[in-house]
Amino acid sequence: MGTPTMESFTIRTPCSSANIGPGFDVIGLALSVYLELRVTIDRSKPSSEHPLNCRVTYEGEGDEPGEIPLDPSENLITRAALYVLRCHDQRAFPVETHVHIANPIPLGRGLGSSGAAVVAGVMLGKVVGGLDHLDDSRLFDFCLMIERHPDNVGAALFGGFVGTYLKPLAPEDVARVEIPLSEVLPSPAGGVDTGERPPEPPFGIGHHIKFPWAKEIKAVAIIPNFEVATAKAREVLPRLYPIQDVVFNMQRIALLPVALGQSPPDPELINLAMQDKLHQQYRQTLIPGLQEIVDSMTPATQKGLLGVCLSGAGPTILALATSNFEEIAERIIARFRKENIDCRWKLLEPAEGTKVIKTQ
Ligand SMILES: Nc1ncnc2c1ncn2[C@@H]1O[C@H](COP(=O)(O)OP(=O)(O)OP(=O)(O)O)[C@@H](O)[C@H]1O
Ligand SMILES: N[C@@H](CCO)C(=O)O
Repeated sequence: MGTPTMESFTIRTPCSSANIGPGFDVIGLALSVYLELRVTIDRSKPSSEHPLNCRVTYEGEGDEPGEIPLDPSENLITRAALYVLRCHDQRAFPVETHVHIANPIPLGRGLGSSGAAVVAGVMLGKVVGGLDHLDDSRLFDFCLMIERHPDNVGAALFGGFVGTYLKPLAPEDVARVEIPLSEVLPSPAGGVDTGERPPEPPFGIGHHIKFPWAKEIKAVAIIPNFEVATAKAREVLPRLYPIQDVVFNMQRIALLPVALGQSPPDPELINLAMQDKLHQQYRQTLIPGLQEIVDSMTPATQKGLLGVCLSGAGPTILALATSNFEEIAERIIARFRKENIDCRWKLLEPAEGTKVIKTQ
């Protein structure tokens, strides 16, 4: 049998909440809002009129004209796919590829929209390139060359509640992962296509371990109506930390995976385990009301609540709870309203990792 002329498949990638309090750049939780890439490849066409043989369409969050680029050489998803393809000597998408992006993940809110886009894009490169030998751990290397903290991409790729870590690399590989992103993922990708291979990721940059998650625990995401770019939220962090703050987080991160895996959950233990001194206090300059929300919302004051933290780089607040979800969300929304910030909220559950579903 020859290659079918029409091929279609869907790539489904969850959103994620990184850090969960003390686990800065380490812990990630995949959650039940899914980015979908609906892909068709029409091999019957002799050539394509679209740049890089790829037509991109988009619906969902940020679908105002110009917000998400539809040029495949500028869109984050297709650039990530091209990075994988070009590392395997394929310069463009197969003729003719259509990628429809359906994205319900709010952009720049701390729910891992860029991590999902990178993971979905890398998976897209694997599938359209017929690169079956790339397993998930190798795809993780490609993701980490693009998004360099492993927590969101680890959760989006592998699913569930994960701890992620980077292994020490050989000196020549250290230099490779420090190659500026502009060289890994030039934008626009087409404009600087010299025909050369981009820098390939070293093997085994990142790893993950899955933690148990108690079935009673749900995640309430309270999503303010403004964006905080992750890059900006990382700039406000100090370069050096007081040793007592580092020890504070280490004590809590040792508790967190155990506390969230125990059934029935222990609210006091979880509340303690979700405290942080490495990122949240610095990010409150970008997120009015953050510190007061984190300090005031406790299981003692709020029935059903287990703990509250900033989701990723924010501004979304993540409340873990077993009941009274709406009441918990409304209380946090009321606090943001005092700052003239409107919010929406979603009740979410842990999600599976990235899946490719063949549709034809
Ligand atoms: N589906 C998508 N398609 C193309 N680009 C996207 C998509 N999703 C996100 N992006 C890009 O990623 C940017 C948001 O990334 P950023 O890292 O600032 O926030 P985030 O990933 O939503 O939050 P966090 O990393 O804190 O969880 C968007 O402004 C957009 O440029
Ligand atoms: N760990 C990252 C997650 C955001 O992408 C941060 O907090 O900056």
